[in-house]
Amino acid sequence: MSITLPIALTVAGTDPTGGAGVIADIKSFQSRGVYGMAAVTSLTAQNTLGVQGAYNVPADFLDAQLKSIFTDEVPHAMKSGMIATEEMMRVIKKYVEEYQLPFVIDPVMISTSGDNLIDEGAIDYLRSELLPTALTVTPNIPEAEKLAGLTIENEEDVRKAAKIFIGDIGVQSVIIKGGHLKGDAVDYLFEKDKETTLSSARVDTEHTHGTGCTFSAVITAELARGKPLEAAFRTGKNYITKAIQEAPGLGGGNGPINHFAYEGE
Ligand SMILES: Nc1ncnc2c1ncn2[C@@H]1O[C@H](COP(=O)(O)OP(=O)(O)O)[C@@H](O)[C@H]1O
Ligand SMILES: Cc1ncc(COP(=O)(O)O)c(N)n1
Repeated sequence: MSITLPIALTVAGTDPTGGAGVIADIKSFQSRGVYGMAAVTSLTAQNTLGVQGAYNVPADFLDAQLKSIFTDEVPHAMKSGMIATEEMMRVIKKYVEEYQLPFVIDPVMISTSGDNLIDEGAIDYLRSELLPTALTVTPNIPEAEKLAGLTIENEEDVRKAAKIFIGDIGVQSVIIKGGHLKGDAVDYLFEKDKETTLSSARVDTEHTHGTGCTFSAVITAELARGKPLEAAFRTGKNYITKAIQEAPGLGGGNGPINHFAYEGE
């Protein structure tokens, strides 16, 4: 007898310490009852202290990984994380367009430790070609500033950036994460005619390694389960808040969060 199981795919880089990237994504999928698949874009050498090295997978071999996946079993939703080069972005775009599955882009640029994870030259392609293929995009404040081309210091600036994402860049929706602003941790979902704001008390902690990866992975898992975007956003926010509150305190720097902490439906 076959079992029907939601399937989510992550296309991202690896962090060997398991706090960020595909390993965090798979933990997030698993904890939401979703079968996880992963195609790797880059292998990094990193830990809670920083990124010590990165090795980009040749675009042809990313293509080979995605072909192996899609010609055998098509996932119900997909996310991307670190995509260092334009060549890899072109490959990913081809599959999203062909298979038309819900696609969440976490436009990863700089790690929590401050290290660069994308070629500067790939940012234009990301903005003009890849972002419009997504159901939603989840930039943090520095990523939103870079992609929308303005400085974000407050809620009014967040709204201005969202207008650029939807009006000029042509995304269907955008979730701007306020983890890097001051005060409470406030996240904003902007859809064409609707805005949803979710706020949680800021946890006073250094341990936020992999928060962006995990947040977008939980949203992708919920979409794979057939949930609407706003509900997926709510679960993502509740999950990430618990995961930060109950961080295990591993490593000597920005430690990972707790993928076992959230117990909601
Ligand atoms: N110190 C914190 N306390 C509570 N929530 C946080 C904290 N830092 C980040 N978050 C939340 O974690 C998620 C990831 O946010 P952010 O840190 O902005 O992204 P990134 O990890 O991509 O830099 C968001 O939901 C944000 O509100
Ligand atoms: C391979 C990889 N992908 C993404 C991030 C960003 O992590 P964060 O979720 O902390 O922004 C990272 N540090 N490493």
